Amino acid sequence: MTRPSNARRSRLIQALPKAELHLHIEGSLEPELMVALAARNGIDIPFASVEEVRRAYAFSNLQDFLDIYYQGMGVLRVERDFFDLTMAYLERANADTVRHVEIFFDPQGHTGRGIAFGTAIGGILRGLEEGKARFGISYRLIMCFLRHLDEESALATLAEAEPWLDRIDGVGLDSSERGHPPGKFARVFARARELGLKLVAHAGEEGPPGYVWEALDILKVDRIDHGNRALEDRRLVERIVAEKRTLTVCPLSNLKLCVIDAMGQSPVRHMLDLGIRVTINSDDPAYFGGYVNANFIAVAEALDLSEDQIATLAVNSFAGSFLPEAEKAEHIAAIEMIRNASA
Ligand code: HPA
Ligand SMILES: [Zn+2]
Repeated sequence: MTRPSNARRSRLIQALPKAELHLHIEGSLEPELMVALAARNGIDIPFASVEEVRRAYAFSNLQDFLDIYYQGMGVLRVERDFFDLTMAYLERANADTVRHVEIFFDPQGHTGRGIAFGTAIGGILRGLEEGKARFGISYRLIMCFLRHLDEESALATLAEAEPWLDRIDGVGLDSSERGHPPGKFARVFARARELGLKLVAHAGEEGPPGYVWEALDILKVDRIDHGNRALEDRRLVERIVAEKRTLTVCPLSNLKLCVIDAMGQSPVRHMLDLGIRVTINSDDPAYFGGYVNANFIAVAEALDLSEDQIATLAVNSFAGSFLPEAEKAEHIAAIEMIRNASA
């Protein structure tokens, strides 16, 4: 089969409606906004210019990035900051024809430095509502627990979230993976499950396949974030396929955090070939160099993906979302029209 030109791929990627399922809102803080918020809030940051901030974004692993990520979110102080951050992301998502977002936020990254839970979530939710009104982008909000902290802190965060639970759709697990297996959070995930929340966890980004097993067996997650290293375990792959588990892969993130050495090593095509429901996401786009379409383009070009495979990735993003079945079906029908027109 002849493969499409890169220009054709870009046009298709731009046209396809997509959902983004793996996006840390604090990781969408662009250097320009960071510098502006630092000035607005009278905060000293260790960078003299936007260019200097960008130059600091050279990472050799996840922890390197996380150190800068937690430092960066220090400019977020008042509700308006969280609102502006969320709106800036939704404008970029809208420009990329993203129609639905399921975003993460890290409450402990804020409460741990004296910012009230309500300040962070209040601003983010106001942004999400405004984005829905202005762009028609639907949303879900997922509260992540920081896995380098203990389970007591996660349980306290879940308790703090109780007044907001009608506006929180799920919980997730992020931050430093190595040495912090999912099993460490068994009780807080069990409690979240009792509360009717959806469950996701980062697993198999740097951590071993055993962490993906734990996320499925102990935490009982609906979805795996990243999941790259699941491919090292044939039985795990069989299970992920049989249970139609969604993996939220983040190609530019993988490259910047040295999970892969070159985009040609991205597992996306292999996952598609195995029948895994893989999706494409931007993770922390301000730090990793691109939003959803940039991630689609990078993998599609490096892996020489067909138009059919690109359309399947868009279908997977809605199929793996927490939208009701009828809404998934509407989005997927729109994608199938585009797929058939380009066939
Ligand atoms: O890619 C990530 N992995 C783990 N924790 C994170 N927190 C923000 N981004 C990430
Ligand atoms: Zn992530």
